Amino acid sequence: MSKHATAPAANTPVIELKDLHVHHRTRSGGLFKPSYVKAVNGVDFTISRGETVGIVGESGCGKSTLASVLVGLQTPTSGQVLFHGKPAIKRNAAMRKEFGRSVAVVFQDPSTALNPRMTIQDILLDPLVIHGIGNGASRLAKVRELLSLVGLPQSAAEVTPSQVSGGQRQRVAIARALALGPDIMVADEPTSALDVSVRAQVLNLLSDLKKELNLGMVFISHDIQTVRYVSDRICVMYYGEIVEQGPAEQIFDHPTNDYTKKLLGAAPSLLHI
Ligand SMILES: Nc1ncnc2c1ncn2[C@@H]1O[C@H](COP(=O)(O)OP(=O)(O)OP(=O)(O)O)[C@@H](O)[C@H]1O
Repeated sequence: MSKHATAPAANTPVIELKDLHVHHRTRSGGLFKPSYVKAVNGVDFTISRGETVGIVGESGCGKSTLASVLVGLQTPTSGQVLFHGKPAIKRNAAMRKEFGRSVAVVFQDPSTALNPRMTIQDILLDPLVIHGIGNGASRLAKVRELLSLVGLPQSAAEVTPSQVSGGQRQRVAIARALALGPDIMVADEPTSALDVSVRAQVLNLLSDLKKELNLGMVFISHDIQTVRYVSDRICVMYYGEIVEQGPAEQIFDHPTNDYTKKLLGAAPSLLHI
């Protein structure tokens, strides 16, 4: 293979979505006249290493559907998904594996995202074993490195998720997401299920990790103040569309869209919803 053939340009986004549509079939339509909800409706979006892009909007605006396309869990109805500049909708096995390494996800509720019967060590070993990375000793060293990266004590390796606090469980989920050295992390409402008292700590951890690892991060939340806290760029979603996007300061200081203004006007103080 030519060394010039496949290497993406340094500034190529890790994922690029072009004119993306995702329509979910609803129960209200009959067998012969199905009806659909346009969960994502003509979205263009990019995420590159080193930037945090916030996606904000009310419940039902399509944030999670967009996230599930980004992490490869949902096939779009139409539009393009480019992964490092290459079409990714019909991935072959090699691209699927590379996609799984490169794109990590953290969900809202770590209680349901982590297997309650596995020790935290086994949870963190799992992706390394599945991807055939390292051997016994180097994998255990990686587990130790991941625990310290997310600020957990080494003793956490021995226990199960139910034996640590909610904030610590989310740290475990973040450590697992980092195990394969991803290029980007998609965090879907990562602090919403946590106690108010630990939300800021988890947000600070995500911000620190982004800088330390030069990660790209897609941060999804219904709370515009939380999104502002971590994001360089913000996309405002409304009924499946991105109605406004730009640098975080611009969105906050000079919003142009009426819905963005409404969100800003309705936003309570940071982290308290
Ligand atoms: N599997 C599905 N089948 C049918 N409709 C769906 C499905 N998933 C989502 N929807 C609908 O698509 C729209 C967008 O949902 P989505 O969960 O993406 O929004 P959201 O902004 O993430 O909301 P929330 O924060 O409440 O999860 C909603 O109207 C929702 O009811």
